[in-house]
Amino acid sequence: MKMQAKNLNLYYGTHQALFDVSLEVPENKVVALIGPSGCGKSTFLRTLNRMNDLIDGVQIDGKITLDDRDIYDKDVDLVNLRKRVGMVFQRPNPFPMSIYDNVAYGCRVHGLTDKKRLDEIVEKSLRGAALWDEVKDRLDASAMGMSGGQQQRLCIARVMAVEPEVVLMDEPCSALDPISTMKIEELVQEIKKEYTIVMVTHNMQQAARVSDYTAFFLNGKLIEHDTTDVIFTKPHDKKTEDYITGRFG
Ligand SMILES: Nc1ncnc2c1ncn2[C@@H]1O[C@H](COP(=O)(O)OP(=O)(O)OP(=O)(O)O)[C@@H](O)[C@H]1O
Repeated sequence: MKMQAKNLNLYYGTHQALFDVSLEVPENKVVALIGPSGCGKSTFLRTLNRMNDLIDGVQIDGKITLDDRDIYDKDVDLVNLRKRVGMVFQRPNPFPMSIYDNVAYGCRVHGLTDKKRLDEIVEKSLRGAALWDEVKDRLDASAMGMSGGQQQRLCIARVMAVEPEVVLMDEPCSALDPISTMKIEELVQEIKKEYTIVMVTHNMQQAARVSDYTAFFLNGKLIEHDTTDVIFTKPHDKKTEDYITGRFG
């Protein structure tokens, strides 16, 4: 397993947000996290690269492994962990700098200065994010002038530039129009050959279209996880079935 959560509990102060969650994330697959608002999807996603560490009062017990190593071990280097497990957020968050500098940012932070090498990485990442043809003639233009869908693909290119192993996506299409959404979904299908992807989505059609496995959360508990086909056609738990068929949530 690329990543694995075992008996994970998470508390925001005294409020318990995750209860005994165990989930496996296989390599080069897309795992979708679904469930009604507030059920803990984003909280769980953030435990996978320790983004919750940034929030005051968060306590976690249980275990999360990346290639069989516990990412909550004391000697884990957080910068390196977040390089290996990158994240794309709900709203595109390009930095107020040029398209080129956005993509090169992570590599520069990690100490790369060679212009030729940076050029290669920027082109490869933009191609990988299906954005190269649209922006190749304006790499020096500000990223803030791009459309929302382009900005989100830029954010994906920025993550890919540092060659992560796992990409976490928190509702990456929620701020996008249907065409941009389709492009991101195609992109996810394409990049899973090289990466392992965990994606939170509110959109069940999207989960059904893009994911190999689906995990259904309710009130901080992982009710059921299985192949996407099983979850959407013959779920084992009545609560999953009710949610999938739109009876609640
Ligand atoms: N920073 C925080 N501090 C305190 N409580 C939080 C924090 N973030 C989330 N929570 C609580 O944890 C629970 C799970 O929230 P989370 O955002 O993970 O749910 P979600 O399933 O991703 O919801 P949504 O689909 O609406 O984004 C909720 O009760 C929420 O209020």
